[in-house]
Amino acid sequence: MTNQNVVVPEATPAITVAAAAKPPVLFPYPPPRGGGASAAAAIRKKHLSQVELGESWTNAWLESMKTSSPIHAKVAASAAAVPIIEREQNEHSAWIVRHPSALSKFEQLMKATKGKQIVMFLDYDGTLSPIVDDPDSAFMSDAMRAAVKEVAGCFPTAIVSGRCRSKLFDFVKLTELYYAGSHGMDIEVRKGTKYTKKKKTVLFQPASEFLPMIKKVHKALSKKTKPIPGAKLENNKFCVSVHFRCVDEKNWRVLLEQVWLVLKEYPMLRITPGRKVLEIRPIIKWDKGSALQFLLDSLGFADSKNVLPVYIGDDLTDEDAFKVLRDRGRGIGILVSEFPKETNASYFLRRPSEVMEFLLRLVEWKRLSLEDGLE
Ligand SMILES: O=P(O)(O)OC[C@H]1O[C@H](O[C@H]2O[C@H](CO)[C@@H](O)[C@H](O)[C@H]2O)[C@H](O)[C@@H](O)[C@@H]1O
Repeated sequence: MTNQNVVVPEATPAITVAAAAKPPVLFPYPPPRGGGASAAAAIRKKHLSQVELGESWTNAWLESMKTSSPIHAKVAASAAAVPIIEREQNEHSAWIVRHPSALSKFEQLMKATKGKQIVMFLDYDGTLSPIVDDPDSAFMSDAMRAAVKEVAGCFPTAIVSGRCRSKLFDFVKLTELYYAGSHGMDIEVRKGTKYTKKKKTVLFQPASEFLPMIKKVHKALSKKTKPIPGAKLENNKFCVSVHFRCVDEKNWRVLLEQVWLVLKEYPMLRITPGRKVLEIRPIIKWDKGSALQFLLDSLGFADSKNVLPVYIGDDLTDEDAFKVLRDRGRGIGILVSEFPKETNASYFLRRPSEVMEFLLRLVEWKRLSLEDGLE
């Protein structure tokens, strides 16, 4: 692997998602009860400080939701002295130098893979299927499914998603893949696949003890968010997704307040932001990056210098996996994005159709190298 494939962004680009990291990712614990105060005073005090806490929490998240929306980023940029078009063009060009297109650099990338075992990691939403308003209708095309199937025939391939594993499988429907659902907290390495000699299917669920808590939170949030038009909850088994894509911006605060009212009782849960979604998940130190490591180990590549993981994803939660690749100094992180974003990935693809093109080129490259006896 050349150094170029593990480029670290040097400066923060224009349309950045950094602001999304600002809100308290770890949910603050409820304040301690007052010592000698009367019960009523203690309750009042607790209530007041929770209201204060709740307000700053809500404000921080509201700000994050706004700044991570491209429309808001453009409005902010237009207030600056340099005309927006010129600014965007300059920033875009600088960003592309740091994160070239994986399609335009395909040949160069493949040279770097020589003699290495590629292992493919694919995110689902926004990577294999286009982003749509209704999460239940985010189907992948038959053409994309066929491309993923071909890739899986050439390389060990895993899907890593925020969705729960069963739903993920319902969408993808390919038995030859490995699946990591709930942001990597629900991993299945099936027995009998082409690449594992495992006699038993391995199931790894590091957050299993949180299952009852997540169920309760989902139930409570369903009730509280029901009156908010457009709000949609998804039970992703070890996490809950609170979708606000279809919520009018004037109701974002109300939505956040309802989330706060439920979550203040659950200090063992945290929130991470996604694309017009708040992902509520256990506080444990486990993410898509950990899932990538776990899958590599399970597939027998724990310390292999000859393995080259390729991870393609579009979301902030995919950054954890990009970071693992960057820290390992080996592997190719590819961000799917129409806009420049702060990222740990080294390359980019604009949209799922480009992801499909990239996958098909990989398959073709593999076929040619087998024909040429290079493998
Ligand atoms: O890790 P991923 O596979 O990218 O899953 C992350 C979340 O993706 C889904 O939500 C996103 O896609 C929806 C359908 O296009 C869209 O409506 C929503 O606004 C996006 O945030 C999924 O519904 C969530 O459960 C996943 O956690």
